[in-house]
Amino acid sequence: MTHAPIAVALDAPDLETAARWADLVTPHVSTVKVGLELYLRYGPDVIASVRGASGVQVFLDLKLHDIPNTVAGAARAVGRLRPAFLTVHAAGGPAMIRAAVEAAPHTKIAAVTVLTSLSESDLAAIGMAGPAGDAVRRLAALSVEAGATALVCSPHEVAALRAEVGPDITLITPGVRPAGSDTQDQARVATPEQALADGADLLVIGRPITGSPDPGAAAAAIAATLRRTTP
Ligand SMILES: O=c1ccn([C@@H]2O[C@H](COP(=O)(O)O)[C@@H](O)[C@H]2O)c(=O)[nH]1
Repeated sequence: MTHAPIAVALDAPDLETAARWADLVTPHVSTVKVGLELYLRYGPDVIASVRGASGVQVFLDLKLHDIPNTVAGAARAVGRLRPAFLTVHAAGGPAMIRAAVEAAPHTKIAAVTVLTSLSESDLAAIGMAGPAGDAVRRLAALSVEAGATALVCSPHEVAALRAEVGPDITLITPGVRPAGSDTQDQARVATPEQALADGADLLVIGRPITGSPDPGAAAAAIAATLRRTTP
């Protein structure tokens, strides 16, 4: 494992900070993730800035959720930037997911099943009562059927999902916290080692790395833990 299967969430208030974090972590991780905060402030230029000279894989986490025609237009617009992954909300439904898949043929469309910040009581409050795993499986099945080749779920659901979707779908897990670290606003969490052992392909980790005084060292330490625990 040269570069660990980690997408570092560059949730920074400004481009200089994001580019600095990207430079520090790219020797250790496979991917950097651009989310709403950076993209809404800087637009497409942010992708080149964080890709930098290393050419690291970029994950564009915009969580598109609208009618199919609108999502197709948005996916086409950002597909030109050639991100490795682009997120859409699975709850947008099969026609919306298929529209994104068709509009961005060079990008893996990753369907977000149930946000990792939601607990079972949150799910009940939004009319999705029941175990999170049930909703995740339902949304995953319709997403794959609609052509999504990647799924976002929490580490709690990843083993069951892997058993259902097989080896060809990329499973991405946010909600990853090194042992003993603060869970912050994440509700369904596990350690990097556990998420990987349970079948995740890519671990999304933000604040445990970027909140460290030395993000490069924090990324290297998690990467080393994964190397030690991966057969
Ligand atoms: O269900 C989801 C989908 C996306 N995210 C994003 O991942 C990172 C997590 O950051 P941390 O600092 O490690 O909590 C963040 O960018 C979210 O927007 C998610 O957490 N859960």
